[in-house]
Amino acid sequence: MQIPFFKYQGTGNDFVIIDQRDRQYLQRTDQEIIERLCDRRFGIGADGLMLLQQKEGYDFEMVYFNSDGRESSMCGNGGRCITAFAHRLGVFSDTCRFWAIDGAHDAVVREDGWVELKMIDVQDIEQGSDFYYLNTGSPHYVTFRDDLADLDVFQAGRAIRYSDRFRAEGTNVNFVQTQENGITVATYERGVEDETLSCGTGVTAAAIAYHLQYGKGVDKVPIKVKGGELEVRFQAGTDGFSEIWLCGPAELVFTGEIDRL
Ligand SMILES: N[C@@H](CCC[C@H](N)C(=O)O)C(=O)O
Repeated sequence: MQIPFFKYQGTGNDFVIIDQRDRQYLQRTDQEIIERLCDRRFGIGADGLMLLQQKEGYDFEMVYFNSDGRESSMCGNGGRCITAFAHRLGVFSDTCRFWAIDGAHDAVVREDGWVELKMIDVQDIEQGSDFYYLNTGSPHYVTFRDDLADLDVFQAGRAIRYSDRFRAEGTNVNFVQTQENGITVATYERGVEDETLSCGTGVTAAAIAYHLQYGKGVDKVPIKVKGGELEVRFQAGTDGFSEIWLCGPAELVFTGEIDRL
């Protein structure tokens, strides 16, 4: 059985996407197969894999797996990439509403190719002595540093992700440095268990933490990651953050066929 696949990347966070609207090639429990497809030596190679499925009342459903093969919580860059893919397939013309594990998402494909994705509202934010911990669809530990260029993101991120508090459930870890206009973010991702070049829910969490720490009044944050540039907009209110939009490029890298599962 040959299975068509599409490889997308959003600021260097890369994904295999399979169109399952008419035919179910993969089950949500196919952990070993998905892990192999994401393997950079024995498979196609990706930070994650997504299934595009039909969902009543929505333009489509996004089902997301980390590269460890496990279905996980929301992926912001994945959401932007699957929106670009659905747009290419002609599922919608310029705006869509899709279903993901954290609920409904609106998205817009701009004429310049950037994809804007509406994220869930954020209310509960823990503030520690040197960190913020919040859920933007996925859980994120955010900490500010002034040595990002020299930081070993893998070692420092892994130490927090496997600390007693987070060992069982895991967390994503974001290191943030302020710059003249906005922030630079580096992320260690759970489920990939490595540094990735970008993380959409991570930069969203970092932009909110930046607002809380430094930038009251700021509602649009330009962000640099190792794989490119993004922007996060939001409205900050007394009961939290709403109208949160994650914006950035999402590109088709190549298409192919999987010969055997
Ligand atoms: N790359 C993602 C986040 C994917 C989920 C994360 N690894 C987790 O399991 O929490 C993004 O762009 O948001």
